[in-house]
Amino acid sequence: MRAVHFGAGNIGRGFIGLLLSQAGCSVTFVDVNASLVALLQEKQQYTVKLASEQAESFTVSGVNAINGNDTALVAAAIAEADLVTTAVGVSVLRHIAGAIAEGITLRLAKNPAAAASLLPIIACENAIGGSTQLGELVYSHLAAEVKAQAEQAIAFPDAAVDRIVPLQQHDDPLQVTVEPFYEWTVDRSALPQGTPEIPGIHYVDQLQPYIERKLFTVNTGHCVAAYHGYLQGYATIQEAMQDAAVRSEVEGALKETGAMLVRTYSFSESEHQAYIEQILERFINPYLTDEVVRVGRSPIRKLSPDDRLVRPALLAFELGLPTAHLTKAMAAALRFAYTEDPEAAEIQAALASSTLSEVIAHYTSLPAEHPLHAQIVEAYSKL
Ligand SMILES: NC(=O)c1ccc[n+]([C@@H]2O[C@H](COP(=O)([O-])OP(=O)(O)OC[C@H]3O[C@@H](n4cnc5c(N)ncnc54)[C@H](O)[C@@H]3O)[C@@H](O)[C@H]2O)c1
Ligand SMILES: O=P(O)(O)OC[C@@H](O)[C@@H](O)[C@H](O)[C@H](O)CO
Repeated sequence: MRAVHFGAGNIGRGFIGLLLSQAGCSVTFVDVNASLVALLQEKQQYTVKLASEQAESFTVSGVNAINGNDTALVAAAIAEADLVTTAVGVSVLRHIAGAIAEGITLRLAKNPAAAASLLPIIACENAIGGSTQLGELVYSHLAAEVKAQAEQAIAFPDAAVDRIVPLQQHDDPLQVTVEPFYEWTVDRSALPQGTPEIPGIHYVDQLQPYIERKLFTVNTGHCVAAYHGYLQGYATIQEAMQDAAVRSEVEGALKETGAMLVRTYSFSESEHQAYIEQILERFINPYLTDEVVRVGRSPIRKLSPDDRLVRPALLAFELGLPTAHLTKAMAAALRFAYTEDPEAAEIQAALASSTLSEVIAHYTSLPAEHPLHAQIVEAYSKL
């Protein structure tokens, strides 16, 4: 199988590329980082190391890379691929949609029969409905007659991906250290019948419980640790989690999202508690060094209404469940003044020129009269 993967970054090399290669796919990365692309083209392989006592390592070989700015080459690769995946960041999807549309157009011109052109395109981003969003962006670039053909042949199954891959600092720039845990869940119901399943991917008929459980537990807990850890002056999640006050904020927020998830999806309470405890163990993995500024990156995205803080808080609020730790974490996100993060800088500039209430309403979409809005204002003043 030929896989084209957009984003040869941490999760791209450390998880998706590794798993696809182990499943027997030949992987072609597409990236806009010219030196990374050149190195992958030269070496055609890289090493993935596990952050564990045994420190197992894997060589991912037979890989290739294309510069994402070379749209014609990218389109040609998509025309011949059996699978397309992405891990570029959800806000970057709109920048790759045009090249994907060009690839689909070329593919369908070569093989107009849907059966010969079947292609799953899976966005492996931390977002609800990432592939669906990508599909809408791609369709906006397709000509009307190609859209009709594409509807029969091209699938955009949503997915949840879970593996902590921190920022990397190795002599070998292609090497990636990853945590041992991984989970890649894909919505089977969006795939045409008979689509071959890839070993290592967990296919489910309904993705919503899986993506919400992952995003509102792993990623909610993670950003709570990052924002409170940052305020306490810690550099890494591992250090922040040693602080009893930070850990208690994380546990409190996960209790709030957990109560909402258990009620919404009828999860077993004890199984969900075990899931939370496994995640807390992953956060404190002593073999990982995961910077709070990576985990807290893009606070505008993280404060947006469908993301890991506001959405679970709103769902919990609607069920009459507590939300104090979640709204406190939103307040901490507003105080994430890391100047190298453009979104953090934008929020700080907004706070300097507008009222707190205007800023909260703008970034969270929670209007001033919403009770959660008042909770954020109160928490902000106490931080
Ligand atoms: N790192 C993790 O622990 C982790 C885990 C699960 C999911 N994710 C998600 O995976 C995605 C990527 O995260 P990451 O940590 O690997 O980030 P990263 O910055 O390490 O990798 C992103 C890569 O995308 C490339 N890129 C940017 N614009 C591009 C474009 N237009 N075309 C092609 N490539 C482009 C960048 O050059 C970079 O190499 C994000 O959505 C993130 O939320 C990350
Ligand atoms: O990638 P983000 O910015 O959405 O979130 C930061 C981390 O929480 C995230 O990358 C986790 O490490 C990952 O989602 C674990 O599966």
